[in-house]
Amino acid sequence: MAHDCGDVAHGGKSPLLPLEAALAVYGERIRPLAAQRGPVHEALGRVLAEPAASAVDLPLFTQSAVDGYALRSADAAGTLRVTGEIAAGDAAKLSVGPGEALRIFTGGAVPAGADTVARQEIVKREGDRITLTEPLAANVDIRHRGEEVRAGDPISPPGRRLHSGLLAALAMAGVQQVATRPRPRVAVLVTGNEVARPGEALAPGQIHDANGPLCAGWLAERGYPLAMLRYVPDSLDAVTAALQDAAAGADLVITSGGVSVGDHDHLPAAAKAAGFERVFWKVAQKPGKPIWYGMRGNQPLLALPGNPGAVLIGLHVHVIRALQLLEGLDQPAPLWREGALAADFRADRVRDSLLRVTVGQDPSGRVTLGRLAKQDSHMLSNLARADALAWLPASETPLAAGTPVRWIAL
Ligand SMILES: Nc1nc2c(c(=O)[nH]1)N[C@H]1C(S)=C(S)[C@@H](COP(=O)(O)OP(=O)(O)OC[C@H]3O[C@@H](n4cnc5c(N)ncnc54)[C@H](O)[C@@H]3O)O[C@H]1N2
Ligand code: MOO
Repeated sequence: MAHDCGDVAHGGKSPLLPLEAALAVYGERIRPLAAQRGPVHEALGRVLAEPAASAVDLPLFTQSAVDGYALRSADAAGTLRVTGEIAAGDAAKLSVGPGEALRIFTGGAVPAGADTVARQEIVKREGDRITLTEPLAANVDIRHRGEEVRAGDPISPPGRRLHSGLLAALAMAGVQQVATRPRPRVAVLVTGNEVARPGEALAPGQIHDANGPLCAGWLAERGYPLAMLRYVPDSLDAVTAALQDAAAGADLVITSGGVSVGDHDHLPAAAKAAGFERVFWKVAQKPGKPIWYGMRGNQPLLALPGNPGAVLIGLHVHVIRALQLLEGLDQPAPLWREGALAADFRADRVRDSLLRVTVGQDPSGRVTLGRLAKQDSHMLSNLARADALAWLPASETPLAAGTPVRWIAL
């Protein structure tokens, strides 16, 4: 079902789609990309498509946790003869008999016959004889085979991103091949006759491009491959052709500009001509209200309003969710936290506000969110000081300082 939204605040026919509902819609529409199987060491940053289980017991064999001597606890009170040495990496060939000990190093396999390890700090050695300076029980400083994990035990459910730590946990567990979802390839179209490319001299009426660097940089920061970055003039044919090219080589398409109601706003018609089915248009959020979302098969198109502040919100709140759904992440962003407004705020009556804020703490340790000046959707100059985006609900009455609201780090 398409969510056909007008704008009650501007005399439209139906209410804007609430932001909460818009975020829920992505999950109903977007399916994960097909999984690919490959070596675990090449899967950093990708999302697991299947559960991963340990191939081995961990520890792999019973081993010493310290540098010291392996012996029989029953002999610990007497003098012992050192009959050999076991280092980490040595195959287990030696054994310990009555009255004997083996020099052993951290990670060395505990030999047959021994049931405990004396760390060298409690051992006095003279030639090949040792005595212990304190009593020693069985099973001291030993890591037992399988005490952490048994072969077949789960290491990770599907839907987790393989960060370096999880990758290492899988490698340790002898997992060599994993099924993961590829990182979605993203095409970015920056529309508008007025937009000069980075480095280009401005003709009269032109402006410097913010949205190209914003989208390309944001994707690069998160490791998503940029399949295309193209500047497109304001014509229905040009935007349609660019959308077709973009869709041919990417898993997700982002556009900026031309999505409002002016005579030069071609995005909705071009998207339709390029085969995208509209899911919603216009969300009760500020900035970024005219955001248009559609699908072509399983390819999302997020057409963001041209104002750079609207693109910023579009990326952090909407695009991130679409990307993570394509990756099959178990908890797609944004993952909101809670903080308290540092000062009163005059909310919009109809649209929720997504504000750039500083993050602080009050004396009780509660997170506080301080509103920055210059929040309009055509402004970005406060970003050097912004820590986070706060989601403030629409309200007829001002929101008082201390009101709990949601936020995400920028
Ligand atoms: N009659 C109405 N007009 C507008 C409405 C409305 O409801 N009724 N909504 C306003 C809102 S809210 C927004 S947001 C904008 C969105 O408009 P578009 O998506 O069509 O975007 P453009 O008109 O193409 O651009 C808006 C603004 O941003 C500048 N821009 C565009 N691209 C870039 C870029 N790459 N780098 C920097 N700046 C860019 C552009 O020059 C415009 O100033 O519509 C309102 N209008
Ligand atoms: O929706 Mo728009 O408030 O100018 O970004």
